[in-house]
Amino acid sequence: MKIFNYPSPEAEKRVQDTIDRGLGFSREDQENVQAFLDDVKKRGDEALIEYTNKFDSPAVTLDTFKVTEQEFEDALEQMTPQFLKALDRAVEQLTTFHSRQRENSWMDTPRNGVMVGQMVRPVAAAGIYAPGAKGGKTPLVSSVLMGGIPAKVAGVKSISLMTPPMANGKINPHLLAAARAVGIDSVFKAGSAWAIGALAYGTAQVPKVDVIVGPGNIYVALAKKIVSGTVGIDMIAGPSEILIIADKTADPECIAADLLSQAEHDVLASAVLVTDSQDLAQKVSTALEPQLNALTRKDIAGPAINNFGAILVVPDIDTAIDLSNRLAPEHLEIIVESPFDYIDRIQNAGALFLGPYTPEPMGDYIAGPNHVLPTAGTARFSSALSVSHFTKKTSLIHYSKAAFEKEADDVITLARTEALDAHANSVKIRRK
Ligand SMILES: NC(=O)c1ccc[n+]([C@@H]2O[C@H](COP(=O)([O-])OP(=O)(O)OC[C@H]3O[C@@H](n4cnc5c(N)ncnc54)[C@H](O)[C@@H]3O)[C@@H](O)[C@H]2O)c1
Ligand SMILES: N[C@H](CO)Cc1c[nH]c[nH+]1
Ligand SMILES: [Zn+2]
Repeated sequence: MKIFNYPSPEAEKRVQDTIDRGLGFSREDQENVQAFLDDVKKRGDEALIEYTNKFDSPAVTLDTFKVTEQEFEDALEQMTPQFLKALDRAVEQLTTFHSRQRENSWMDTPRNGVMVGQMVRPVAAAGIYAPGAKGGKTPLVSSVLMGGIPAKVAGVKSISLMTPPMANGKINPHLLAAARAVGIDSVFKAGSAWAIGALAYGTAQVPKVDVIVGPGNIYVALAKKIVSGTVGIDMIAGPSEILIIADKTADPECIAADLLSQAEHDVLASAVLVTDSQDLAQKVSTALEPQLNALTRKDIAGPAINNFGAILVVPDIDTAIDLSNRLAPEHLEIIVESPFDYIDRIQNAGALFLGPYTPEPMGDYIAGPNHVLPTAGTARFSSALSVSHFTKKTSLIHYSKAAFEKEADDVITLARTEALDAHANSVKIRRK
C-alpha cells in the first residue's frame, strides 16, 4: 500500500480522489437507472421478472417471485445452532440500542389557553433493501437486521424486503432466517434499481411503500436518489470506507486487517490509515500484502486498496484529526494511546470506533448501532440509519377563545404584511 507524507501535493491528490470517488454517477448510469425505473412503473412485476432473469437468476417466475412460507421453513431447517446463537445476540443487542432512539409524542401549554405539541407516528409501509451481489453469493444478512430492527422499533406495520436471488432462484437461507428473526414476512426476489422502483411505485405483488432504506451498489443508490421525494429514503449509502488514525502503540497486523475489512466490500471502497509514526506506516504496508492475497475477495479488495487506499504520515495526531474531519469518513477507528482524549475534536464521522479491541466489524454485526452509514463525505450532514427514518411528526395546535383574542391582532398584522387578505379574514371573522 502506498505511503504518502501529508501534507504534500501527491497526498492531497490521493485524498481528493477518495473524496470524489463515492457518489460520482455518470450520465450513462443515470439514464440506465431512469430507464429501469420507468419500465417498472409501466410494466410492474413483468419488468421485475425480466430484469431479475437477465441479471441475477433465470429461474425466477411470477409465481416464485415472492418468498413462500415453505421457502422460509426450508431455510430455517438449514441453520446451525452456532449461526442462530450469533443471530439472536445481534437481534437482541441491536434492538436494545435502537429502542433508545424512540421519540415520544409531547404536548405543552406554553401560554394560558394555548396548547402545542408534536405527535410521532410510524410510516405505514417501509421497504428494505439488502444487497446480494453475484447472484446472491454475498448476501448482507446483517443489513436485513440493520433495516428491519429500527423499522419494527418504530412500529411500522408493513415491511417488504427486496434482495437479489441466487442463480437457482432462491434467496440465501441465512438472509431468510434473519428476516424471520426480525418479523419480516414479505420478501421479494429482486435487486438493483428495479427493486427500488417496485417499492417506490408499487406493483401487483409488491406494495408501494412510504420509505425505502438500505445500502446497495451504484444502481441501488442512484435509484434511491431518483425516487426520493416520491418516497422518503434514509440516505445515499455508497461504497464502504474506513479511516484509521493510529499511533506507534497500534498493532500493524490489526490495522492492515481493519483496512481490508472495508476494502473487500467494493472495488470503489476506500481504506485510509493516517499515522504520526513512519515505523507503523512501513509495518502496515508490509503486513497488508500477504493478508490481501489470502482473501477470497482479493479481486475486489485489491483494486480498492490500489485506487482508493493510502497510508498518510502526518506530523502529529491533531493533523490526523483535522484531515479526518475533512474526509468525514463512514467509519473512523482511533487506535492511539488515549483515544477518548480526542472524542471532542471529532466533528464528522458516521461511526467512531475507539481503542485496539474495537475493530469496525464489531459495529457491522453486533455492537448495537446501525451499520448503514453516510459515505463520501456526507457524514458532514447526515447520520446513521435510525428509528427516526421510519417515523414522521405531526404538529398539534389548540387555542381557547381568550388566548385567540390575545394573539389575533398580531396574526392580522403579519398576514396583511404578506398581502394575504384571506388569512387575515379567517382571524377577523372570529372576533365578533
Ligand atoms: N454505506 C453503507 O452503510 C453500506 C452498508 C453495507 C454495504 N454497503 C455497500 O453496498 C454495496 C453492495 O453492493 P453489491 O453489489 O454487493 O450488492 P447489490 O445488491 O447492491 O447489487 C447487486 C445487484 O446489482 C445488479 N446489477 C449488476 N450489474 C448491473 C447493471 N449493469 N445494471 C443494473 N444492475 C446491475 C445485480 O443484478 C444485483 O441485482 C457495496 O458497495 C457496499 O460497499 C454500504
Ligand atoms: N461495512 C458495511 C457498511 O459499510 C456493512 C456490512 C455488512 N456486512 C458487513 N459489513
Ligand atoms: Zn463491512
